[in-house]
Amino acid sequence: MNAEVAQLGARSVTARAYGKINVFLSVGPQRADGYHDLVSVFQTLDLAETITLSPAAETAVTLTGPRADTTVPLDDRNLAVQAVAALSEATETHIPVAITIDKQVPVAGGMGGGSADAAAALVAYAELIGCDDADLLTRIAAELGADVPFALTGGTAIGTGRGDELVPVAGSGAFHWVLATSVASLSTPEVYRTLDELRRETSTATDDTLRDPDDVVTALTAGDPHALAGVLHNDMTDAAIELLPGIAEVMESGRQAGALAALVSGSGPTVGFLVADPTHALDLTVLLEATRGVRDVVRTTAPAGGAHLVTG
Ligand SMILES: C[C@@](CO)(OP(=O)(O)O)[C@H](O)COP(=O)(O)OP(=O)(O)OC[C@H]1O[C@@H](n2ccc(N)nc2=O)[C@H](O)[C@@H]1O
Ligand SMILES: Nc1ncnc2c1ncn2[C@@H]1O[C@H](COP(=O)(O)OP(=O)(O)O)[C@@H](O)[C@H]1O
Repeated sequence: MNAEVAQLGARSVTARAYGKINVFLSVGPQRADGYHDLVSVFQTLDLAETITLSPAAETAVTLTGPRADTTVPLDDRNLAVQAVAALSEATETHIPVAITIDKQVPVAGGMGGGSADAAAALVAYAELIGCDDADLLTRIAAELGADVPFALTGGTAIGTGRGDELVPVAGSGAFHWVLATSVASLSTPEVYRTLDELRRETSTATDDTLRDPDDVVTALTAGDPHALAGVLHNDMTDAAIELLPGIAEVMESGRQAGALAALVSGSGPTVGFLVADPTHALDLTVLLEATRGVRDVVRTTAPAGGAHLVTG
């Protein structure tokens, strides 16, 4: 054990961050750097990733919880490991940590679980080393991934640029979602690529003009699920369905079962169903659990908070 680790003793730090849903996602043309300009309206979901860092002889990752998935890399491709490495380099504090991730957010489902892990790891490592430079955390978050800054701040926000230039939205109330995760997963870059291809090949595909999120913001501000249901939007829907046609059937099943609206979550394949209240959510859960292609069904609410320390 090195001197810095010995000095920290057995102290471990726990932080939490949340998955997200894009209630509005308008995708522009691909830029020279390979990214797409976006207008995204995000809300965090009350599905938490909990990360504990403990000083150790060397950095290692352990995955626990209901969505501990064998496809998540445990080496330096893991976003929590990358977050610790980036902050450790920026602050010149090289303290190896054992990282435990309690996974509640389905992996590769378009719900930002990896981004939440990165945000929680940043907050936990900052506490461990006594760093209170919020601007540094925000800067590193944007380097780790386009969605990491939102996982850090949480709540409700409009994201532009790559999705990482955030303006908070003063939403009200809580929206009830039923999420149908898929037996399959989708790669985010592949869905973006497919969207570009569809736009090149199909005149019926959404064009690449960025749309205005005003109606969505109005519905969120009013806390009105019926109004929100009418204006939910995701430009990635057709591309996700092109790669995984079963998504369309899952969406239709939920609509027929009385969901207010169906929405592909980010790049998919998770489908979110907006419902009016918890009773409605329970009824829909029963039906979706029996739907082909659905892995599991999760009831949750939005918005949740940003990344924060867990004490006690
Ligand atoms: C689609 C969205 C919607 O919120 O979320 P997910 O469905 O993945 O959760 C995001 O744009 C995903 O953000 P994130 O997963 O952080 O992206 P990154 O790791 O930075 O980038 C992965 C890859 O996605 C593509 N990408 C991402 C963001 C963006 N604005 N334009 C892009 O083209 C690029 O091909 C990039 O190489
Ligand atoms: N801590 C992590 N949790 C989940 N996935 C991770 C993590 N670190 C790296 N990844 C990689 O990122 C990919 C996308 O994961 P995730 O964030 O769950 O989904 P999405 O980008 O669809 O929201 C995974 O397939 C995995 O290979």
